[in-house]
Amino acid sequence: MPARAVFIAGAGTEIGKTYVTAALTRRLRALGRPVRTLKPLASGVPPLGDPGFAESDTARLLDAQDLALDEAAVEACSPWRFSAPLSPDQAAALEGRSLDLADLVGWCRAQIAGTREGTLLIEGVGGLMSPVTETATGLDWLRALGVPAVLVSGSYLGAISHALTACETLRLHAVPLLAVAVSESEGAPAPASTVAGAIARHAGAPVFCLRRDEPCPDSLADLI
Ligand SMILES: Nc1ncnc2c1ncn2[C@@H]1O[C@H](COP(=O)(O)OP(=O)(O)OP(=O)(O)O)[C@@H](O)[C@H]1O
Ligand SMILES: C[C@H](N)[C@H](N)CCCCCC(=O)O
Ligand SMILES: [Mg+2]
Repeated sequence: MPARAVFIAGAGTEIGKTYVTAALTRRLRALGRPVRTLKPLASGVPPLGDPGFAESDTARLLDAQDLALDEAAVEACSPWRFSAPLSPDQAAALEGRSLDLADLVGWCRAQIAGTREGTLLIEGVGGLMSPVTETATGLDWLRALGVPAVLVSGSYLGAISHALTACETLRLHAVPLLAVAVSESEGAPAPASTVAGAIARHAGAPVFCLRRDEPCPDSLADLI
């Protein structure tokens, strides 16, 4: 039986997708559950030899899996990497490159089919409808994969509407939403639990809260 794949989508960019994905990976591993975690398409990733590489999503996700930061592991986690911290299509264009949704989807499908057990976590890029290619959004990518999503939200002022707009978009497109994870934003004016409670009243899915530097709750891992 192939692995169960789950797409980690964002209500926006730099709001905690990688934090939550890494925390979930660690929790599943601690529970003895096999997990493989991918960030297939990543922008803002310096070359492997650059000191800044350690801060990249790819490095953080490999670290959560206890994998070495070598060329083979980086390529297996994130085959499409671009240096500029921009939307991936723009970052690709700056390098004279482009990518095709069919290639991205095909690669992800092959990883799902080739992972024989456990869970395959796939982190998206930016927000749910951030562009992934010149013509496709993250939502197109997620729909083409046909896998359920976990939506990550921040707790900054405005996060409630961003999260609920993403939930509604997923519902309109019949993407199963397993859970919403609210990752506490630095300097947020309201407690993350209050933000999570407000999202929970409308989201139509279980909502979990990860305060600053907190690990993944067991109850979230249990849903995956
Ligand atoms: N709950 C948290 N506790 C501590 N730090 C956090 C938490 N959530 C997010 N951060 C930090 O905030 C920053 C942005 O988070 P993260 O990189 O996970 O965002 P992202 O949504 O994955 O961004 P991108 O769109 O670039 O993939 C990172 O430095 C991350 O470690
Ligand atoms: C560089 C950044 N951290 C992400 N990798 C890419 C975010 C793209 C967001 C595009 C958008 O929705 O406007
Ligand atoms: Mg990330």
